[in-house]
Amino acid sequence: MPHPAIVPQKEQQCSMQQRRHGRLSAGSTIWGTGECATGPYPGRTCLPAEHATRRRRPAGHDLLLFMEFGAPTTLTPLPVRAIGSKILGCPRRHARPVLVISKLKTPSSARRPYRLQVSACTPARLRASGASAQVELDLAGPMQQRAPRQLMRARAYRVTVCTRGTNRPASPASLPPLPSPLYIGEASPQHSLCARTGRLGSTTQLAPDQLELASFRVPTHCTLLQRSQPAMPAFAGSAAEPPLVDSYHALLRRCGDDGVPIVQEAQTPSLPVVECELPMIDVGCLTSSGGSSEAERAACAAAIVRAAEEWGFFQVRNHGVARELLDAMRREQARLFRLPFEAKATAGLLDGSYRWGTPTATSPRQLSWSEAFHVPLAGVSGDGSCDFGDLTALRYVRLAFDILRRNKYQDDVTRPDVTRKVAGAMSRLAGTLARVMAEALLPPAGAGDGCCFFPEGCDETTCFLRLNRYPPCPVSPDAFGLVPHTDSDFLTVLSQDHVGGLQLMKGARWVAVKPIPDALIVNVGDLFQADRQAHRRRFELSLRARLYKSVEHKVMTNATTERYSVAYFLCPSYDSPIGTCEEPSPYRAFTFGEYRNKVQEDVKRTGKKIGLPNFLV
Ligand SMILES: O=C(O)CCC(=O)C(=O)O
Ligand SMILES: [Fe+2]
Repeated sequence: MPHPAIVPQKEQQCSMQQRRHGRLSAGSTIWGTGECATGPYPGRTCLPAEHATRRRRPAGHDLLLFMEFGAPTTLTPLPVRAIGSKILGCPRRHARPVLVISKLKTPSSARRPYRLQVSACTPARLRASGASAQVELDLAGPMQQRAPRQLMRARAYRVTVCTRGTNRPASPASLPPLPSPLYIGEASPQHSLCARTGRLGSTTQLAPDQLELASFRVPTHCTLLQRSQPAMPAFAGSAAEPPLVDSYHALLRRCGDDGVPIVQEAQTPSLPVVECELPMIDVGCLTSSGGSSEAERAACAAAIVRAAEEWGFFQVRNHGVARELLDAMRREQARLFRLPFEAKATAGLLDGSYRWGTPTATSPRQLSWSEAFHVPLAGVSGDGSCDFGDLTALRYVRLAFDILRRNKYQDDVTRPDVTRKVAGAMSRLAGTLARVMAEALLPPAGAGDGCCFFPEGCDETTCFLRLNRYPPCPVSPDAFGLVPHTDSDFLTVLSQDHVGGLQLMKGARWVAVKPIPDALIVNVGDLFQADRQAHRRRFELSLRARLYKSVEHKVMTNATTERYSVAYFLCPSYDSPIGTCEEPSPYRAFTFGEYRNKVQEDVKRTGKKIGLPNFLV
């Protein structure tokens, strides 16, 4: 008797949409879904679920085939064409029937799904008609190869096939809790991958040219079964949502703590989070031309410096970024994020800057329940003067329009001018504030002449705008919208909506930032502990670790309401040397480029940013 949790279907042709499938035997054709994940980061692990399943093979089940292919970590575009269409025969030396991965059809259009064709050469084939059973797993996911960066997109497909064997599942709980409908059945422990590529139940990473060689044993009666579908929150049905639910559950399984909610951070096991009002500074005298006295400006600068020292965070009003502009940005963001997930992830919008979740996460506590466009300033400036030149405003409009038209959302034309104006206004504000803060770091003699590196040292190649969206999160009240972090820049200017969720470390506890309409939030980044060494002629940044604080902050999710924010990050150019005023310097010499690389490397390797301590001598 098959287990009640899984429902064997009659042998029949099935559509992918219906997600039905049948008994695998000679001549049957089954359409199903494999799983395709596209990841915006090179090197991301596309399918956390497969690792989880690999580690937690339930008792009584062996995964017979569990493979990914594609090249998630390399620059190679998915070379499906290299696979060719040769259909391998059944290796006759196997007494048992063999499934042979035979063919990956290349879709004629980039937007059509891929189809992996698996031929099962059964004894029936050998004995009688020679007809082969065939499983076609439709691996959804377009391939687009527009810009070099997009070629780095990870792409992985998963095919999970288990077969009937002697060990029947004992209870529903013994089935692997897979995040989406997959084709699983009962497996026998003696089955093994017989290709040179892997052991039973292991994940096999196949180079595309190895694909034809992958074959594995299945017993005579191989029944593909559909697992009952887990209840998904209603919003997850929307094609716009990134698969955060899947990612979260996969990470939970990976940690071996199914169903256990994320525990509170160690630092604050019992302290309730209180809401705070950040220092509010009227910066009108700095942002508007004329009309303010020297004394007013000095008082304003002193307030900024004090807040940067005490809190590392403050709010500003009369900041020069028009309310209407921020409202328009909010609307544009909503439109942008409403695009189908596939489009966001693959169409190269905003230079392919889309991010979702946390590719490097190995536990739910490292997962950011959010999606974002991480837009280099050059990408929205439209002047084409830098490396990001293929993201001109024009291209942005064209791509957005193409997608919208294809998806029949003609009304929603995302306008780049709003993004550009917001970036420009925030950039001016950040430059003004940074100049004030930098001047305060200089010895009095240097004041006035020393800080001209703002904004010249912070150019379009490194500054960026991040458009954040935090989807509602039904899985846990403790899930992070954005994991605790410090910003790796000089200064961040943030516009958040009314929902709230931003928290920062004050003393030894988290405090929640109350959203104030019309105010922008400013926070000090890792480098603004920085100024210019006045006695040097050449441009140089320097660290004053004790003066301004780069404070840890995070975003908590909301169970029912989505949240939007826009953050502008003021960064120096990559070749800017970072030095220190202190002699001897506690840090070895390094550039901002090195700093960024190290941060990315650490996060990838350990899931955590180390930051400045990396550079201590
Ligand atoms: O969305 C927010 O409130 C914070 C965003 C943030 O901290 C970031 O993007 O680094
Ligand atoms: Fe941040």
